[in-house]
Amino acid sequence: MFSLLAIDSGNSYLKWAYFENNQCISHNKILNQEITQLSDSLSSLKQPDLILISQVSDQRIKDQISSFFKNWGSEPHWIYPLPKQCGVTNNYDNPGQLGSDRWASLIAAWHKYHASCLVVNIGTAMTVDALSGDGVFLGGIILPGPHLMWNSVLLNTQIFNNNDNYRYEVFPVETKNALYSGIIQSLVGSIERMRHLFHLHHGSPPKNCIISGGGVADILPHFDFEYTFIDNLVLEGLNIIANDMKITNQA
Ligand SMILES: Nc1ncnc2c1ncn2[C@@H]1O[C@H](COP(=O)(O)OP(=O)(O)OP(=O)(O)O)[C@@H](O)[C@H]1O
Ligand SMILES: CC(C)(CO)[C@@H](O)C(=O)NCCC(=O)O
Repeated sequence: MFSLLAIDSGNSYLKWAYFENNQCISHNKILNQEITQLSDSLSSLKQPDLILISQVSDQRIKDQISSFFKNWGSEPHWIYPLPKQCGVTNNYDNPGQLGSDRWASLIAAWHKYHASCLVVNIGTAMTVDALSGDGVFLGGIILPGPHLMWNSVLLNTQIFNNNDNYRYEVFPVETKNALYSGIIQSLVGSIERMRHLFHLHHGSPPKNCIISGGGVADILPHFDFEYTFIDNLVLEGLNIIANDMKITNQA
């Protein structure tokens, strides 16, 4: 039996999943501001055979995670995007500059379909990444996620948050609805536009579209194309990387 603790340390939350023989048997998430609760969150777990971490959060969070695992008596592996891994080729000018969360997600998407795919993660930031039918990461875009958009408008204008009762409208006639609907349009619109541009440049739309991340709930009802929702694609990707590392180490 092989056990893996996979960790996705994002800009707002740390998400973890414990896999036994590729089955996720336990998972949880912690706000970065509450990172000191990591030890409570992981306390019921047996020491895994491997700990794999994708980290795009700041150095302070990285230091806290490192010192936690030092106390646990284990050495985690931090993953970094490579020029090629698990069948995916990384087209970034500097492959190491790509976020490790995007890399793990692309690997998970390729492993699932072995076909072209738009890989969307909606978290603190939203990313829309294009994967070709032969496993090449063509490139992708980064934009603020819903929470960040909302807060930055409130912070930089005189719009005052005195009403939590807002909803999506096609032609909003109230301030909060206008802001909320604008955020939805911009997020959904950029995914649609990336699909359109993929079609334009590659002769057909991407065969698949995978959506993941903590900010998906508001966005999903507005898609009018087929997609697959995967709860935490980054953690799925880390499990695939772990399997690949096992095979490489056995060879
Ligand atoms: N208090 C909060 N702080 C930040 N985000 C929040 C909060 N409450 C809800 N959210 C939602 O959770 C989402 C964060 O999702 P997720 O956990 O996937 O992000 P993350 O991994 O931290 O971000 P990223 O991957 O972009 O670094 C945000 O888009 C936001 O909509
Ligand atoms: C874009 C985010 C913030 C998404 O979580 C993360 O993947 C990141 O910090 N990436 C590094 C920069 C890049 O991917 O080009």
